[in-house]
Amino acid sequence: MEERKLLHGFLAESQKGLPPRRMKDSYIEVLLPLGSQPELREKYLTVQNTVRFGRILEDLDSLGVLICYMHTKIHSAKMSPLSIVTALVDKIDMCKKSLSPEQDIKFSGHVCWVGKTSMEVKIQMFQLHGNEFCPVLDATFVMVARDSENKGPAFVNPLVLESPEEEELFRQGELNKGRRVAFSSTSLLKMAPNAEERTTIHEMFLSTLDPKTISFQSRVLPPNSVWMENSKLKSLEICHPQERNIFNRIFGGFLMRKAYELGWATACNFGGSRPFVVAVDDIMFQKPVEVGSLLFLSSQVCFTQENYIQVRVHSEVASLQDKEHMTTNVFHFTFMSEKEVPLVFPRTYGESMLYLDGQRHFNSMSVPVTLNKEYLVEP
Ligand SMILES: CCCCCCCCCC(=O)SCCNC(=O)CCNC(=O)[C@H](O)C(C)(C)COP(=O)(O)OP(=O)(O)OC[C@H]1O[C@@H](n2cnc3c(N)ncnc32)[C@H](O)[C@@H]1OP(=O)(O)O
Repeated sequence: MEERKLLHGFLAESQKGLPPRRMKDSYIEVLLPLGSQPELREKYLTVQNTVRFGRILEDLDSLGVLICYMHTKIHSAKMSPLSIVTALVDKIDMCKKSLSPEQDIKFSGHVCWVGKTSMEVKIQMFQLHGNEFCPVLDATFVMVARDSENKGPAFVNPLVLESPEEEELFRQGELNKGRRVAFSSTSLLKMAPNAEERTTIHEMFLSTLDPKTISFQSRVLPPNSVWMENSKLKSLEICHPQERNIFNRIFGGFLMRKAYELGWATACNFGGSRPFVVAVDDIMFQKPVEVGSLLFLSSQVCFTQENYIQVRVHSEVASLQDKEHMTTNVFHFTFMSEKEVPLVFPRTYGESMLYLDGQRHFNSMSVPVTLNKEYLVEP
């Protein structure tokens, strides 16, 4: 950190003072040689002989940061004066049920939109199938540039667009920003549910009333259903220095892996069969996690439909000295189970809001996977 203080002089005072960059300046391809270097496999292997998605989340996060460093590279400086942090995993869509731990994986990505201090990065992942790399995953991240000590915002290089395709990608970035603002302004933490959602919740409530008693209090679970509170799983992590990033905070990829694995276990426990991740969306990194913190993860199923399970993982930190908990992230994962899963019923008003929020996240998934021809069945 002492060394990084010296880099302040390289920070630009305005965005105009920075040279524009092309999308191809940040374009990168990286190979994860699982097929050709078997000694790598152990770290990525699940017991079902597939690839651990939590490890892929870590790689995507690191790669997103690396791409942003390429976009903002100062050729005359040995080290970047910027601290680049993950602000948001906008979405990750899977187009394959599971990945083979015995075939090479290729990642490619670049910056596709910039604001003043933020950058949207798109990453694609491919896996070798015969002689061809086939698409398996699409991810969109938002990274934010901070000063050398990660204390305040820092400008990033503007982007020049060189083709109609690049203009379309940039336009999509603008639309994504607008969509995020709209999604957040209608958040159930700020506004009441809409008329259709209110009807959904009231009908669910009515279907849990005991017909034998004329009372709003006696609640009975309908057949093939589970109370939301009974779907919960919790875990605790001690954030050891091993998990720190280059800015001496806990690595975002580690937080995602831990949250994902708890979410997966929640979906597995709930659905009674092995779930596959279909989509990840809207993971907002609200606060950095300090080394040495206690990380409390709390996961629950908040919405289901046919084979789909929508899981929400809430993460909070507390220091060892200070018992006050602070929310750092909320993670949303959509899983698909091998068989149809029970319905999940909210019992309280708060749980009803979780249900509606889960439904909103589920509905924002690009295409239900069963309708997506690209979603190949496991080879
Ligand atoms: C070399 C390769 C290997 C490197 C591997 C190391 C990887 C290291 C990466 C990490 O692990 S980072 C750790 C996980 N992330 C964090 O801990 C970040 C925690 N969150 C924060 O510190 C703040 O919430 C954050 C800096 C992201 C935003 O702070 P503010 O809300 O005060 O920011 P501000 O309001 O000044 O907005 C700054 C920009 O961020 C944008 N922004 C903020 N929150 C956002 C959000 N949620 N979604 C999209 N954009 C967002 C905002 O629009 C704006 O963009 P523009 O300047 O371009 O207009």
